[in-house]
Amino acid sequence: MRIGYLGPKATFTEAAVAALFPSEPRQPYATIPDCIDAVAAGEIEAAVVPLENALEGSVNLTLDYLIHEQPLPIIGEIVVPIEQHFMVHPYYAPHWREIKEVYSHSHAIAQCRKFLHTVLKGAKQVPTTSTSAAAKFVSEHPHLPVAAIANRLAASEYGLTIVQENIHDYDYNHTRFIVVSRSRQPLSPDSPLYAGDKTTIVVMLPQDQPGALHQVLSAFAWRRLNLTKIESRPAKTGLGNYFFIIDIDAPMDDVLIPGAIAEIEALGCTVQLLGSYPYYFV
Ligand SMILES: O=C(O)C(=O)Cc1ccccc1
Repeated sequence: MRIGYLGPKATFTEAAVAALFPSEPRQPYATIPDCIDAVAAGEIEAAVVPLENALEGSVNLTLDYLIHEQPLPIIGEIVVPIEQHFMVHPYYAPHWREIKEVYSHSHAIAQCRKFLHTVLKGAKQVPTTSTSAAAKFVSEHPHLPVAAIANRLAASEYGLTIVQENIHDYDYNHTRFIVVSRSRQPLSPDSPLYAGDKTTIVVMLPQDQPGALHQVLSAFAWRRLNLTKIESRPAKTGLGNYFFIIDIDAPMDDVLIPGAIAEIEALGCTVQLLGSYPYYFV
């Protein structure tokens, strides 16, 4: 199975692919939508993209693209610990405090706010499509006063020098990556990294119905279905219109989750199943 991922080489996403699919061929794509489109077009069998970071929250681009543009099923999830390092071209290593621009993925920049605010106050922060795209850019501009925030793999892949290690603001820094595919077949739980199963649904509430969200939640509560995430995102149909992404800490079964979904639909909600899939921890 060929696995697409947010590239170029040495992103955190590639580290997630390496952990989950150590012996499958991999194919980098420049952006998250490119990864998802390549799966939809049948160029690759599956893709791994970032979904949520413990410090910064959801990767809205992934959520919105899956919900609005290219509704592919989620067939697995992997949670990876994230360490952010500050790296420069070796030429700049002795005077890295003079750096004027810091490049990285917006989530990585957000994970290192305290470092940037204190140690590199005033440096311009420039978002890139991925952390390794930032590292690659820095390696290609040895005489510019620029730095990247990326992982250790990117430093060695692009020949950069790490001048400050572990610059993320909080120790508990993990990211959830999802595996999307055209086939609904979930990944096998037969892995030492396997940690459980979950089900993700998207719920659109009926307009102006008092207590609708309360009733949705009670459909799970009285069935003792544990929810691990509920998040609203704009429906993009007007201010005040949202849908809710709900993670249920259980695999799809024949009774409980179908019963909850039927109850929610009877309230006038529309429900979309994004997937029921195993999750893994590195
Ligand atoms: O840019 C990367 O390396 C990614 O894989 C996306 C990302 C960015 C920041 C933290 C985790 C994943």
